[in-house]
Amino acid sequence: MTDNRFTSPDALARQLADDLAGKMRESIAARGRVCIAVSGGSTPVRFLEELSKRKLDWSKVRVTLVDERWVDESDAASNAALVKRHLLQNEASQTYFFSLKNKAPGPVDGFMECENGLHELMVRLDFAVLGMGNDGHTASWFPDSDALPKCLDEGNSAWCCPVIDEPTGLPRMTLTWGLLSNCRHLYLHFEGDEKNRVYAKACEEKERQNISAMPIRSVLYQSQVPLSIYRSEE
Ligand SMILES: O=C1O[C@H](COP(=O)(O)O)[C@@H](O)[C@H](O)[C@H]1O
Repeated sequence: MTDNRFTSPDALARQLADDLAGKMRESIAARGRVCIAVSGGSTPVRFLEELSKRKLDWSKVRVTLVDERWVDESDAASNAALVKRHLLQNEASQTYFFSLKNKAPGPVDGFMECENGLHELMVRLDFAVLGMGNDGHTASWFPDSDALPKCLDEGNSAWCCPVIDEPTGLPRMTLTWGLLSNCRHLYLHFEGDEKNRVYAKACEEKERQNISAMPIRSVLYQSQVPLSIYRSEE
């Protein structure tokens, strides 16, 4: 695990965009394509805008989300709308985007279509940039939620999982550890005092085994995928 600390969110966004773009170019050179998943919420905006300006063969890139709220793109809570607004512009304006949300009335009904689409269109996930909530969730893996065991189960072959008991009451679709554990590299991006305190709590030695209290620990204390943390004080 590498821990990259920054004093400003802007410097972090530029460096994370440079580093991920470098890995994406390598993947394209080696395999002719690259598939990435990015997070929603408020933190990734600057990073997504920086990444959209990096020069690489964006026609060989496929993008999806780590998780999505089951809302239309006209809703302010839509992560797809966020990606379209902040990443699919500049150099990346023509890049293929796979939405985790489909036309089904909810994520349970929409699961099979999402699962099949991920297999068919994302093929293999190379890189994912995760975020972290103040409650220690990452993706839509919420503390002590009904869906959590399925999301984290190594034996669960599904790449996505519906989540209907999350704290804000918005049903969601999330990628699973079953998929993320096969990435080539994971990135964890967070900013600010509060998130740094959450991270310090997640790292407390005596609590490390308590994954369901802080699901971010499942990513921090695994050895399957290299993890790079990008965090800033501000
Ligand atoms: O609900 C979510 O929260 C986390 C963190 O979001 P932030 O707004 O605090 O940056 C995010 O990683 C996840 O993708 C999102 O759906």
